[in-house]
This record gives sequence, C-alpha cells and structure tokens, in this order.
Amino acid sequence: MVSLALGRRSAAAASGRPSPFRLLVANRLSALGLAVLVAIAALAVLTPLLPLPDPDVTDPAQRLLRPGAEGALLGTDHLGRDILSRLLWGTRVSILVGLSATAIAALAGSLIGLVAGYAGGATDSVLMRGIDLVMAFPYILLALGIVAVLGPGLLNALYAIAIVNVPFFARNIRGITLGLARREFVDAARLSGASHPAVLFGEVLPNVLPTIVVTMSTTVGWMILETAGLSFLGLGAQPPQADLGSMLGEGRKLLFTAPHVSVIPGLMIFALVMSINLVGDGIRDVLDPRLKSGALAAPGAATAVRRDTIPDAPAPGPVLAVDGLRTEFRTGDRVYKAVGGVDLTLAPGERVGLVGESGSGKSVTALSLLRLVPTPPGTITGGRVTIGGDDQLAASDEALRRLRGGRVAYVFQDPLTTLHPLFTVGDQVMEAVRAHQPLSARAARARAIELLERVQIPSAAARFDAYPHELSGGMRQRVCIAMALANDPELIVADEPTTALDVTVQAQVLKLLRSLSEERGSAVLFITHDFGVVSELCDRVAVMYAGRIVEIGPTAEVLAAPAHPYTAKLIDCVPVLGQPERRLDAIEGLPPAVDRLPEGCAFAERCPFAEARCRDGDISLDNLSGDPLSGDPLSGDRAARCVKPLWGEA
Ligand SMILES: Nc1ncnc2c1ncn2[C@@H]1O[C@H](COP(=O)(O)OP(=O)(O)OP(=O)(O)O)[C@@H](O)[C@H]1O
Repeated sequence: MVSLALGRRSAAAASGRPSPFRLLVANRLSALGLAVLVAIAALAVLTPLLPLPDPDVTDPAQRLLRPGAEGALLGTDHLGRDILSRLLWGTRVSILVGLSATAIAALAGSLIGLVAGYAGGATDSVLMRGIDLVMAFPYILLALGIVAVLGPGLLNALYAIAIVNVPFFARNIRGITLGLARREFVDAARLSGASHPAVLFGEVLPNVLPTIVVTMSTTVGWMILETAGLSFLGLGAQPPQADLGSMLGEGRKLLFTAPHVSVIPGLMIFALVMSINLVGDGIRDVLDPRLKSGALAAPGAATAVRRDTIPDAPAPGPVLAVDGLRTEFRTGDRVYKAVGGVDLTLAPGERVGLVGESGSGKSVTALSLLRLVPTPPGTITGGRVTIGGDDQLAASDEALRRLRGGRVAYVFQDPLTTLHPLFTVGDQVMEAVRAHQPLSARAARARAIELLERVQIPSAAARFDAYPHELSGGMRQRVCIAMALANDPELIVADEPTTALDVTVQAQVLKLLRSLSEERGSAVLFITHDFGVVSELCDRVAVMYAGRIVEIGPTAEVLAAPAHPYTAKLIDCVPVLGQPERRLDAIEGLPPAVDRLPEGCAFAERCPFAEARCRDGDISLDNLSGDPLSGDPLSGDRAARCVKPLWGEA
C-alpha cells in the first residue's frame, strides 16, 4: 500500500498536477477563507502570550466602555470586563469545543456507518434504526435534553453536540460503504483470505476517508454555531468563563444600550464560521478535482463550440466530412488537446476503422461529431463536421436532437451502462423508435420486435420483456445495435462495441454489423484498438496518435505495407494465430500527454527512425505516391503524417 501511495504521488508529480495547497489557494474564496482562519487561529493560539487583562476580572467602575476607550480597545461589558480579552479567550474555547465535537462525531459516526454498510443485514438494521431514533428528534431539542440530563457546562454541551451529529456522519458513510462493500476489489481482498477488519480498514476506509475529511471540514463551522447556541441559552460555558455563545447571550440584554457587547462576538462567530466553510468547500474541490473541472456540473445539451475560423463546405457526396476538427478540455490552467485537427470523410455505406492506443483521441473524436463531449470541461475549438450538407458544429440543439439517433446512431462499448436497468429491452428499443417516428404504441412494439429479430435475437417477441440483466453481454450489445438501427441511420458510430465480448461473440457482432451495413447502406465509423477487428470489418482504416490521424488508407494496403512507423509498430503488436515464432513488438515508451505535446511529430520520441527534422514544425498528413511492392500507382488514397515514411514519397 505504501508503494502504491508513493506511485500515486510520483504519478501526480509527473502529470504536473499542482500540490493540494496550491490548488486550495488557487480558489480565491478558499484563499480568503484560509487567510481569515489562519489569522483567527494564530490569535487564538497566541492569546496566553498577549498582554491582555484577565478576561474574568470585573471592574464595575469601568462598565460598558465603548470600543476605542483608553485601555479597552474593544470596550468593556456590563461587568467592566475587557471585551478584547474575553473575545480572544472565548474564541479559543469555541474553536476547541467545535473541533473536539467534530472529531468525536466523525469518529463515532464513521465507525457506525462503516460497520453498518460493510456488514449489511441485521447489523445494518439494528445500527441504522438506532440512528433513525436519534434523528427522530429535532436536533436542538435533543441537545437540550442531553444537557438537561448531564447538567449544564461546556464539556456536556460538547458531548451533546457530538451526539446529535453522529447520525449525520453515520448515514453519509454508510451510504458510501454500501456501494464500496460490493465492489470487485473488496471481494478480491476477501477472497485472498483477509479478515473483515483488515478489509474494512485496509480497503474500504481509504476510499471513504476523503468523504469523512470533507464532511468534517464542512460541519466544524456548524458545530461551533451549535455550541454557541447552547452557550447562548446558558447551557454551555458557565459564568465567568467566556465563549462566543455566552458572550452573545450576555450582550443580548444590552442590544440597544451597548450594541458592541453582542455585535463583536457576533462578528467573530460570523468570520470564524464563514472562513471555515470557505476552506471546507475548497478542501472538497481539491479532494475531488472533477468538481473543479466542472465534470459534475450539469453539462449542456451540446458541446460548446468556439472556432476562430470555419473551413469551407466540402463537395457534396460523403455521409460525413470532418475537416480540421479540434476538441480541448480545460481544467484549471491546463489545456488538454484531445483532438488536434482531424480530417476524415465517409462515403455512403463505407466502413472506416479508427485505430490507436488508449488515450489517442478516438472516443473524443467520435463524440465531437454530434457535440456529445460534455461542456464543461470540453470545447470544440476548430474545424467543421458536415453531415447531410450542414455544418453540425453550428447546428441548433433541436437540429442536433433530431440528428442523434436519427441520421446518426451510436453504439458504445458497455451495453450495461447504456441500457437502463429498470426498463425492459423491448421498451428501450420502442423508445428509440418513437423518439424520431410518430408511431402508435402497437406499431412501435411491432417495429421493436422486428428490429430485435433483425439483430438475430432468438425468440425476439419473448425477449422483448426481458430486463438487461437477464441477457448475456453479446445479446445486450445486439439490443444496443437494434436501438441504433431504429431509425435507419446513414451513419453508425460504434465505439469499441466488441471490446467487452469474448472472441466468438465478437465475431458474431462484427458479422452482424457488416451484413446490416451492406443490407441498408449505412456507413460505419468503427473505433477500436484492434487491427484484427478492423481487417474483418473495415474498407479503410485511419490510425490516430496523440489526437491526430497519422495514417489513412484502404485496410488491406495499410496492413500489408504501413507507411508510418507508428502504424507498423501497432501492427507488429497484434499476435497472429499459428505463428508462435512471430516476435511481438511492444512499442517502447508512452504517448505524450496531450497538455504538453512536443513540437513536430508526436511519435518522434518513440520512433526508431526519428531525425532532427521530425521535431521541427507542424507535419501535415500528405498523400503518398507509388505502390510499396510493385512501384505501381496506388489503388486507393494513402496518406501519412511523416517526413520519412517507410516507403513512397510524402
Ligand atoms: N474530461 C476530460 N478532461 C481532461 N482530459 C480528458 C477528458 N476526457 C478525455 N480526456 C483526454 O483526452 C484524450 C483522448 O481521450 P479518448 O477517450 O478520446 O481516448 P481513446 O483513444 O478513445 O482511448 P480509449 O481507447 O482508452 O477509450 C486522453 O488523453 C484523455 O486523457
């Protein structure tokens, strides 16, 4: 676990992610909160060393002096005690009580939540019913009741506040633990023979810890307020001891004659709670970078488009024409150029494979076509996507809605996440049909059954009422293909639809896609990292690297004679059945991070043939001339983004 933690730390350093502190202070509100909190905490810590009068010594002759009076910077209260001294000593007490109550509530509540969520069954029921019982009372009444039983006093107020907040932690942590306790890594730990406490504290707790920290940071301010509330009612700090709540309570009677007595502790409570809350929010953002990047914010209906220039419309003909498409993600100061200028056309009925290593930008390219990349953090910053003669990057939300699932359909990798678990597969196919065709329920049902038959689901009418979990992975993917076909699309974008399937089912699904595309004339953009799959299905293949297409051409030609060294290396990685002697060449090194792309060719660092000119300026995707084997002109279009292709002239 230590090495894992070190690994994570060095990975964070390598990725250039700023330190948590820098992230925290980069948030202006949190930085302000932190500055105020540090100032208050420093004053509270240094209070015993400051030349202040005794906070509890009364001096009736000096009562109710105004702020600024000689020898009493913030004035005196109704007993002549120095308000500055009482304020600082009182703040110390309030912070200490708030922190202690938070720590006790977090410890007890988290433990109950962890055990209940992990054990489940009767243990969960008993613990949670106990928690429900505590929650059944209004919290302030419960706190009052506890103090009434234990007797007034600061320590008892602390216990009361801690107890009433235990359910808050318990319920939060139980919910998260419930989800985690059934995850594969927890099962794996159990199967390896680890004891329950070892699994709970070694596997589950580290995943829950950020939530506990975030909950603590956001509740400590609340607890300080609650303690102040009890002291205000005379149930917390007892005279002559000062805490912020008791000072406020004492000043209440003098609100009109000497407002400073209550306003000053009131302002301190405000500053303290506000700064703690701002820092708490900042900590939450740091621990969950998705919040900062906006990934959890509700994305818009379509990816935001901010283009400097718009390429000219292409000649009519292709189903899809992509020209210079660029998509970026912005997180803080970083810009991830996931798609850095992609050009691609698909003729009617053509099947094109988009191949590349993980992270090369295949999925973002596919999603950008219909502006499905979430904004924030994604933005399309350049290019043109022409479908049906129109530039879809300028289309209205309504036009995009009609296009999605209509002219263009998507099939994704994991049907379990695409299909709704609570609706039957038949209902979901029907819904796909009715989203674009005004059919009656009866006609839509008949059409849905026909589509299920078309994707070769046996006993389609009977399977109509099955839920996704009742079908095998291959069957579920067929249902997704049926949904994609629902409105006779001109283009099907299939993003690794066979990766999660075993080879036999994969072959069946590929055969199905091929026959459906031939039968209906739908073009297919097939995303995969597997050249074997491409060779079975696709007429042409485009190879992507670091957000750009580095080679494109007819599949058979590219496979027989790759021009880009990266394509050649990728093909060398594919094992060939019956050729055990064939050396599998792994590609050394890693692709560059898309927020720090190098000058020139992005593959140069890993390329055995790289020379100085490869690292110089932009390298364009140029047509290649000449057949590598016979010297004849090529049958199809071949192009590579390389100054020194493995054959031919660039
Ligand atoms: N929300 C995001 N914020 C920042 N970067 C992102 C985000 N989503 C994707 N990226 C980056 O965009 C790049 C392209 O990702 P993409 O998912 O398109 O790759 P891919 O080739 O489809 O990979 P895979 O085969 O693993 O799906 C990657 O470098 C990825 O880290």
